[in-house]
Amino acid sequence: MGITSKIKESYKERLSSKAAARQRHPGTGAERASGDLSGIADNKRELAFAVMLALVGIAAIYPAVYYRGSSNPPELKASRNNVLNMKNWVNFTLQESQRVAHNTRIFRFKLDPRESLGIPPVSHLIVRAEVVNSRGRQEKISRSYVPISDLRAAGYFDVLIKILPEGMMSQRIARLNLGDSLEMRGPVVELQYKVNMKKHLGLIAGDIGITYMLQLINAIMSNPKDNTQVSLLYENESPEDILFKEKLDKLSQSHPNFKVFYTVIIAGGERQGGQGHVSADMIYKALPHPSSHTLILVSGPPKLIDRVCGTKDKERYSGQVLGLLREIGYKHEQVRKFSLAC
Ligand SMILES: Cc1cc2nc3c(=O)[nH]c(=O)nc-3n(C[C@H](O)[C@H](O)[C@H](O)COP(=O)(O)OP(=O)(O)OC[C@H]3O[C@@H](n4cnc5c(N)ncnc54)[C@H](O)[C@@H]3O)c2cc1C
Repeated sequence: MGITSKIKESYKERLSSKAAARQRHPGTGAERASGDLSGIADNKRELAFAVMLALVGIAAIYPAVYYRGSSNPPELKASRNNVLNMKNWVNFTLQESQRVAHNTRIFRFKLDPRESLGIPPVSHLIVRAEVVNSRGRQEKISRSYVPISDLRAAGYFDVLIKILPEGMMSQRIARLNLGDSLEMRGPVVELQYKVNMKKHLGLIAGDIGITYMLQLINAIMSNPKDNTQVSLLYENESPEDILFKEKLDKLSQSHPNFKVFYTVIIAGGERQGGQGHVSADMIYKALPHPSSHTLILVSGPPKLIDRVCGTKDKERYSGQVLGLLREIGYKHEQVRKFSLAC
């Protein structure tokens, strides 16, 4: 029996044993319903408390200052103080840059100390700069990048950029000095994430595709009201290429609702996690199975997207589900693709 048939068989068994369990315990649905009602009561108390806090804050502290999203961070709308907008290019000054891998750096851009980027997860920015093209001519080009810092953080935001040897924009950014500025606009919202919109999210990332996933993981893990289970399967070329490993490991230790699994194509000395490209078996073991309560997000270079779920079709949003996810039985509405194509 092939891996796909085994997966399907085992999945069917799980479904039928769950159905049998529901018949044995008919009270389960009612129990769930009463749990939901107590949640509403909690929400009301929290709402009253939040209104009281807001009034005290407005009257006593700075009328013009608010900490956007402090009560419900991931439901932020686009920035209310127009730090960014889609119509106009805004200049942001480079404040700091830090090497995170041999070809990857985090660039920190300055905001007003009381401002935060305030864009909603899951979104990216567009950066524009003048470069000298291959014909030696000055040209304005634009590229997309995903902010990875806490979207509510005041005074700055970070983007992670892989510096390509021949990359026009990444080389241009790598040559920026502290105090130089770059034009940006956005946000481009790729997924309208809503707190607790699904019980379990399965994230598959490859290489710098981790940027989108980190943005979402940060938003979920920093919001005590968000109970979403998150499982991440992260593929890299070698152990040295795994970005944010320490941060991801710490998050998984401190948050029971977050699990991370790594796989590397070229295994190093100390082997941890899986070896090889993301496979159907890894997905089946690490991520939530197809259901209306789950959503799988796939983020990475086009080759990974292709293998895992089929090319992203720009015209039809995420497009058809193909590849490994189709083999396992995920349907169109259970999968979203984030291609970091150039
Ligand atoms: C929605 C979206 C979000 C993105 N987010 C990020 C992000 O957060 N961080 C980030 O670093 N990039 C991100 N990218 C990629 C980024 O927009 C640029 O495409 C990338 O920085 C290369 O641009 P460049 O001008 O430096 O290279 P270009 O001059 O456009 O390309 C130079 C050469 O390098 C090749 N190349 C391009 N990308 C890669 C790669 N990843 N690996 C190997 N070869 C490559 C190209 O095929 C080309 O031959 C994102 C892309 C999209 C579409």
